[in-house]
Amino acid sequence: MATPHIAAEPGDFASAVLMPGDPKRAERIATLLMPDARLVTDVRGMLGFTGTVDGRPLSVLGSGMGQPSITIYATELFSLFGVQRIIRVGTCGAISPRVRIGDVIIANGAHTTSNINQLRLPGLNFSSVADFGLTRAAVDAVSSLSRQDAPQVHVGMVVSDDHFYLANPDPRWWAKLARYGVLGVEMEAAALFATANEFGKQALAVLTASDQLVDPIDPSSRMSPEQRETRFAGALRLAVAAAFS
Ligand SMILES: O=P(O)(O)O[C@H]1O[C@H](CO)[C@@H](O)[C@H]1O
Ligand SMILES: O=c1cc[nH]c(=O)[nH]1
Repeated sequence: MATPHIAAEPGDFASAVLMPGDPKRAERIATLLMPDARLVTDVRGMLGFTGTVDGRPLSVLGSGMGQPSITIYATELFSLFGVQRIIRVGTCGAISPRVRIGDVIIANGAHTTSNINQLRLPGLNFSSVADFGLTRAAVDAVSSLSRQDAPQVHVGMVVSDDHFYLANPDPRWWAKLARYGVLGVEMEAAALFATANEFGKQALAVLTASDQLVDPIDPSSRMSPEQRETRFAGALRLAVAAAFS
């Protein structure tokens, strides 16, 4: 039963799905984690794989960039493919001075500059919150990361913006949010959490900081496109722990 965006059949997806924005990262994650990974969809180049990790079924599917895109995929996975939990494995810009490049943020909630959730519930400033059980499982897994390559992990709020390039007339718009304890900026979590709420399912986002808005002194300190695709080992371990919790 293919949809306009996913060419798969019921049963092709596991109940837990990891979702990076980048379909190439989906392929990389599938290859890394699942020796038996098989391609289950590739509509629009949005690659999706299903396989097993130590005998436990898992899927990985790219979400594309932005809240409308992840909403489409999450809606179809939750409503038509029997998916119960989605863990976004993405990158973000650090807006808190506490968060450095390469650190991991377990996002337990997401503000948004978008009105995507107001379109669901007009008149309400919806609070987009991650699933508590998944959050707890990811936090519990932090101690299992090997000391040597363990990233610094932060737990807290992020903001899901509709722009990647600065469009706000105030170039430091995010600084006000940093003062309210917001850790990073990305482009999907708030819509993902709301979509999970809509279907009574579970969602979480585990994000690796790929750049620093606070102190962007040295652009070369940003992750390269290659690093954004590959430097997610710590975040991935936490996401897998949440997926199988
Ligand atoms: O690395 P991913 O998961 O795509 O996440 C971040 O990167 C993209 C922007 O470059 C947006 O999707 C943003 O949320
Ligand atoms: O959405 C994003 C992702 C990474 N870095 C940013 O500044 N924004």
